[in-house]
Amino acid sequence: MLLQLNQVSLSFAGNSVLDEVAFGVAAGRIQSLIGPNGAGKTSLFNVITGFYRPQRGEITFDGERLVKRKPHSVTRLGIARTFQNVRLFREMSVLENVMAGQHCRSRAGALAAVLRLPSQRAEERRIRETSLECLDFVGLADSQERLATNLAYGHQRRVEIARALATEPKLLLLDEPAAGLNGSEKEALVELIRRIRDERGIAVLLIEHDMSLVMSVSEHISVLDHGSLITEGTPQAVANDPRVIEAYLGQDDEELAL
Ligand SMILES: Nc1ncnc2c1ncn2[C@@H]1O[C@H](COP(=O)(O)OP(=O)(O)OP(=O)(O)O)[C@@H](O)[C@H]1O
Repeated sequence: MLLQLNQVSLSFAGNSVLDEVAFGVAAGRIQSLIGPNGAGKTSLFNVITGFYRPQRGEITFDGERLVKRKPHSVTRLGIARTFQNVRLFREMSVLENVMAGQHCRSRAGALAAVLRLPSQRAEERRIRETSLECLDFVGLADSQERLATNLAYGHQRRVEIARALATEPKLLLLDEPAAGLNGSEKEALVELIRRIRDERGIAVLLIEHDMSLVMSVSEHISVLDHGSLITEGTPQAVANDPRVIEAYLGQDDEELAL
């Protein structure tokens, strides 16, 4: 497994949020993490990426231990993420937003940046080229000079994905990437997720409530309920699992539409 969690537990003020979660993502796989509201999905992302520190358990990624690492260190190891709500710098251009994601890969160092040494200028050129290439990959090269805040919402989400790709990840975590998108934007998102894996070899783990999207794009689905992993497997197996149906009882109809 590229990413492996073993018996990871997290609680806040005595309230259990994740309970001995054992969970893996294979290299190059498109996988979804689903579960009712409040199941602990985003918390699991936060634990993986170093935003939350679990009380117990082990997390390894590509042979390295993740627990106790800071978020930027996790990014440098090769895990990138997008957030549930769009988090772009509103007053910066689209290209600058993507470039901002790459400081974790910067090699020249702070002193070189202050002195504007040649090594720093070469670095900037490299960051700009990588960013442009990632914008091109998500279909937004033409919008590079626009202010991020002036883009349509669906395009802002793509800028976030470009920014994550620019960190050159081996694993991309997407938190509800289809939220707020219309039908054709969702189709384009599915195509983009497939290209990210097929053309770049990046494993993708997504949290998503849109079940038809989850069923069409995932090769493997893991189901979380009340902080525990209740089942996992192929889309077909998960859709027919009574434990999953039960977990979703009481949720709104859209979420039941497995
Ligand atoms: N920083 C925090 N402090 C206290 N409680 C938290 C914190 N972060 C998450 N929780 C709690 O953990 C539980 C799981 O929340 P989480 O956001 O991980 O669920 P989720 O499955 O992502 O839900 P949704 O699908 O609604 O986004 C919730 O009860 C939430 O209140």
